[in-house]
Amino acid sequence: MRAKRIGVVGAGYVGLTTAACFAHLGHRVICADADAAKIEALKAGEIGLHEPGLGELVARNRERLEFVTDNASALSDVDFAFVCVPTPTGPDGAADLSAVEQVLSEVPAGTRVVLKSTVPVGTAAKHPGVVSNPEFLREGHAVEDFLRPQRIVIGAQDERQAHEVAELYAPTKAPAVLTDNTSAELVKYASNCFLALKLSYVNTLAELCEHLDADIDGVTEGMRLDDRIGASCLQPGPGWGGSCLPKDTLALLATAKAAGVDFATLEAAVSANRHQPQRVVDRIREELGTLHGAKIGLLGLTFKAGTNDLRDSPALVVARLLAQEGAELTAYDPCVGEDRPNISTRSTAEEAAAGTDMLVVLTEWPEFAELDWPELAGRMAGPRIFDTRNVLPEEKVREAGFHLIRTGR
Ligand SMILES: NC(=O)c1ccc[n+]([C@@H]2O[C@H](COP(=O)([O-])OP(=O)(O)OC[C@H]3O[C@@H](n4cnc5c(N)ncnc54)[C@H](O)[C@@H]3O)[C@@H](O)[C@H]2O)c1
Ligand SMILES: O=c1ccn([C@@H]2O[C@H](COP(=O)(O)OP(=O)(O)O[C@H]3O[C@H](CO)[C@@H](O)[C@H](O)[C@H]3O)[C@@H](O)[C@H]2O)c(=O)[nH]1
Repeated sequence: MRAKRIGVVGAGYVGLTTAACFAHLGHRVICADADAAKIEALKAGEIGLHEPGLGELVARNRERLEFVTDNASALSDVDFAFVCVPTPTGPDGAADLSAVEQVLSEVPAGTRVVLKSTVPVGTAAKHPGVVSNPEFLREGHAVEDFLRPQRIVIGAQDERQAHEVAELYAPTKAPAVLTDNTSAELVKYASNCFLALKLSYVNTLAELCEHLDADIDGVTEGMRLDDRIGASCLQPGPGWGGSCLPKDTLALLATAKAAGVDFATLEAAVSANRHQPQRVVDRIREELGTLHGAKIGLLGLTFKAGTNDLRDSPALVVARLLAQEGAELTAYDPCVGEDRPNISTRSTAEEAAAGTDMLVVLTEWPEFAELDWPELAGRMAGPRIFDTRNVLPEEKVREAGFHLIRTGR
């Protein structure tokens, strides 16, 4: 395919990945962001996100990649203009579309707009000619997911336009689902909400296991071998978080409510999730007797491993609840250097463990499985550890003298 001129508005997780990957595929890309400091940093080669391979991709394709602060440059004189600005939760739970509407209002006549931001069902229908192309990348795997996606979804009123956008993704060899705008928008919410349902289901099963003397890891091992259930999103934890699942579940609930549809399963998934951080805190209190004055070391603060993103992190909710009951908190996270409210951040797990009554693993960073357990135990006031993600090597941890608590057991 002939190289295209592609504009990208928004240089965050989705926008920067889109820009760098299209440049990598041979296109000329102009990427705009309203945040002047971010654009300055990008021009200087600093990407600011912890995304494997993204910095290298930006550096390697720099001659085809331009960073600007004015949206007009990315919206005019381009073959396609991708909109990748945020759609956070608004006051009523529905997505706040102000950034998307702002960018759409700046588009000159004749520009082909491709909407990649996650937008409420029915948004594109209000903007004739816009192509919907929701993004499914996971943080921590952004480049890999963009270049080797499991599917491409494109919604358009005009079939020819849908095919032209699909052609941009031909090198990825992913199956393309071409449909109408409204259905494409719903695929995005339907997928994220399904993952949320699965995760809430497994977290509630873990709670049930604790009451029945069953083992959640054995239960999920038995479930995941069934192809119809699938192996992913069956790992219990302190709740699902991040910049997408929490806001997208609320947005689809708002959409269902406006349509007069009772989406009880999704409501239950959201409410089960709200309860998870408190469940972690209750278990810690049970072990320690009281949280008042308890010294607790947190291992992991980000919403999941592989990212420096703290948006809607369940670990931070657990920390806030512990602090409210008078616990003193230290923490170590490989990607978080600065202190957080009520949390004194240390630069190693050993330093975070020093003098504590208990360690709590809140993020599944692989390096936590490799820690020096005897060394950690030696530094603590009481060698107890709560693994909320069930990722630690049980035997090694127990051999080092730890009292190990796992989720769902
Ligand atoms: N983060 C993910 O993993 C992910 C995955 C799939 C879809 N999405 C969706 O993609 C969209 C973007 O998410 P993100 O995580 O990349 O957001 P982000 O916050 O990382 O980045 C958004 C960028 O847009 C810029 N911006 C905001 N308003 C602007 C405007 N009017 N003009 C120009 N730039 C503007 C911001 O400065 C920011 O740099 C959201 O709708 C989100 O739901 C996110
Ligand atoms: O077995 C699991 C899998 C995930 N999680 C948690 O679930 C949340 C979401 O994880 P993940 O889906 O990997 O995170 P995101 O990077 O936010 O990606 C989701 O949200 C993106 C934004 O819409 C979509 O593009 C992706 O397809 C979708 O997976 C995190 O808190 C994880 O810790 C678990 O507790 N157990």
